Amino acid sequence: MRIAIGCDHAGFPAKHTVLEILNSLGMEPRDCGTDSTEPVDFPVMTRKVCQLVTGGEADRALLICGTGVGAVMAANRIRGIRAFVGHDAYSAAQGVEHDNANVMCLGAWIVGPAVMRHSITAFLAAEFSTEEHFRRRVAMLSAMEHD
Ligand SMILES: O=C(CO)[C@H](O)[C@H](O)[C@H](O)COP(=O)(O)O
Repeated sequence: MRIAIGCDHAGFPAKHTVLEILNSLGMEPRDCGTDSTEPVDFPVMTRKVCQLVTGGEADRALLICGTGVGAVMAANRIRGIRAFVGHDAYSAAQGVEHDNANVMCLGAWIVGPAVMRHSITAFLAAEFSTEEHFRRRVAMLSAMEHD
């Protein structure tokens, strides 16, 4: 699986931890920055990372900001992105299984390395269900992008 990752300045302190988790899972993530605690605007990095997903260069992505909230708002404005805040492993798995989520957002101010590891492991292991009602609902989400 091809993973892209990005953070803003608030998420940067947690990025090294997330990269270590991904490496330990055998992933070679594409790191889109930022690379310091110098303030940056989260919509910029969100667009950069999500375009790798919508462009077919990454299968899934992880975004880290202060709370995960700014990143998830920005990501869900991009056509083809289904993003959620993944601060527990159950939601991280179900977000993919039921809702075909392709971007998980994390809040560096909110959760620590152990919770991040559980969530990331669950997110990456999950697959979208073949059940028709889940497929129908995700198709409805896609249709709403053209409202
Ligand atoms: O966490 C966030 C709120 O949803 C944002 O994405 C930013 O990380 C946060 O707002 C950064 O705040 P700062 O005052 O610029 O450090």
